[in-house]
Amino acid sequence: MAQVVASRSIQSTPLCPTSGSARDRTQNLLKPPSFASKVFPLGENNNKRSKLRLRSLQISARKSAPSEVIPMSPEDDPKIEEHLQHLRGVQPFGENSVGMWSKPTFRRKTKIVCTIGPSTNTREMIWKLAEAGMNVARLNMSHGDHASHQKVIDLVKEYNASHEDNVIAIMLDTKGPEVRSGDLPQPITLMPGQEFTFTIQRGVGTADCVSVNYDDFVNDVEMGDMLLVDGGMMSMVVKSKTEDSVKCEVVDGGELKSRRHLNVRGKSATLPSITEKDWDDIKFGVDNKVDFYAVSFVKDAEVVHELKNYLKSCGADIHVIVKIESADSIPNLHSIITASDGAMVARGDLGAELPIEEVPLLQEEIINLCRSMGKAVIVATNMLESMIVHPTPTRAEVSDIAIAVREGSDGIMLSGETAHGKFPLKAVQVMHTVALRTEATIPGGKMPPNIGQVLKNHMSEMFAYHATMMSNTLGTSTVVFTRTGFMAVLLSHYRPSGTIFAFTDEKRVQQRLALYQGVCPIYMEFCDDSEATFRRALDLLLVMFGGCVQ
Ligand SMILES: Nc1ncnc2c1ncn2[C@@H]1O[C@H](COP(=O)(O)OP(=O)(O)OP(=O)(O)O)[C@@H](O)[C@H]1O
Ligand SMILES: CC(=O)C(=O)O
Repeated sequence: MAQVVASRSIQSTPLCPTSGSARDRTQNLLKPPSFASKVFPLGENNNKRSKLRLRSLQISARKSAPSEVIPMSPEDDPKIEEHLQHLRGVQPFGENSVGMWSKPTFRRKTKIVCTIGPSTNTREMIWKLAEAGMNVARLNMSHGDHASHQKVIDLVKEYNASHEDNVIAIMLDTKGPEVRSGDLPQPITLMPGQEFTFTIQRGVGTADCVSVNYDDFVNDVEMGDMLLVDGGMMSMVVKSKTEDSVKCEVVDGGELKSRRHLNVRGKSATLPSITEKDWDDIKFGVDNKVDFYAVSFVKDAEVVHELKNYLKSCGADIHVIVKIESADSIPNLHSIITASDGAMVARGDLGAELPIEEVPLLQEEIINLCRSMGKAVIVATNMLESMIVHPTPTRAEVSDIAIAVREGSDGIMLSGETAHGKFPLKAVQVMHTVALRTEATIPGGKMPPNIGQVLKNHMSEMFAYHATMMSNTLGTSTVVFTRTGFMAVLLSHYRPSGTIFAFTDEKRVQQRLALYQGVCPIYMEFCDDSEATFRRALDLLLVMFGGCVQ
């Protein structure tokens, strides 16, 4: 038997919980006009625990959108039961089913974010990346121009239009107030002990001096500061400065290429988090209806509020992922994440602004914080760095992916590997395989201790919690109907063992849900009659996945 838990928005309809059978009440309550969200695990018919059929009518305490909660059993409907016979999950998720040697489920839960660049910005490569497992396409606005990003956005939209069962979300990553060296005619080799100068004069690129793109650079740095170049690949100590230049001594040498990151250890640039260029790029994102902004160098919650207010003013439904990469963001982590829809552990700049040994600790802390607050979280940078030039990863890189998956990240990100690497498809395949294998060893039902603290009195929270418990106990997938994505996101944060099949009648919601751990978003028009909607959804699952719904 499968349990069905359903809810729908009500206006001011007085309810009469004592009249009629549970099924009658359910049918009445599930009728149009509104059909907010429903959650039900697909389960075993003969499992005794599944006899726990809830028959009571409850009224949701949700303030903004009051909803009725009507647990019911589709067992009463032979047609639904017939469908469920086909859809039962095959894999039990009891204590014995997980561990070192358990069989991986076929559907990966952790989502893969791919940066699109010169190696992958063609139709053929976008298609191949999507088939290999890309879930989110990231556009890095530090590179390229609007025309080149427009081409990628159009290609992803074309892919989505032709592959309804596998949609790719689009994430626009702002350049932010990053400090970069200027263009060089060719790479320069820097040797330890050598003198090297950065100047705020434009267009300088010689063997011992290069421009920097930030006029206050000279004011922000002080003698003795440690300057990290290209995410720490090279380092220099500041020896002296003039009105327009900073003279350094190379500590760790290397090859300096064009437009490399410059960070001062322990300091953030005194620039606003959203620069003029970023606002221009944000408008470009609004015009193109991207799904997410990844906002670089966020230092406080204020900037998130400012962006959200702007998006509201132009009616844009775009979610904001804050990039945690600035030393100044760490004391404000809680308020920044509270204001946002999710966070990215941007380990590149984070490991340059802060001591590198802090990065794994901060990664775990940020993931836990996001999970406890019901926010999405992505781990980024260097995940398969060696695959930019080699066809196989290092063992340390494989372990790094496994750690991010075990820590419960929603997404893991590829940067140079897919943007300009030699083996972009292999990198995605490795990420897919490692994530899938690791997920098979994660016991179901493990939740962060403080999950639910934010919404603890919220009826939806209880739905998500109990649906997850049932799904884990019965070894089933979960089906949720959602117009806004809210319920699917909530379920995702409980990390049920089985897949969350999220049916939505909003294409934008389907696309956005592509980022969330364990969620398989499916677009479907809802019927006026809710049971017909159930049936349509189950039919669709059968067509899409046959008997392998887990
Ligand atoms: N749209 C693009 N056009 C051209 N080159 C790109 C594009 N996107 C990325 N790249 C290239 O791929 C490299 C790796 O991409 P990535 O997104 O990691 O950028 P990054 O500049 O290294 O770091 P950050 O993510 O901090 O901006 C870039 O340094 C750049 O050389
Ligand atoms: C992704 C990014 O911006 C970083 O790691 O710094």
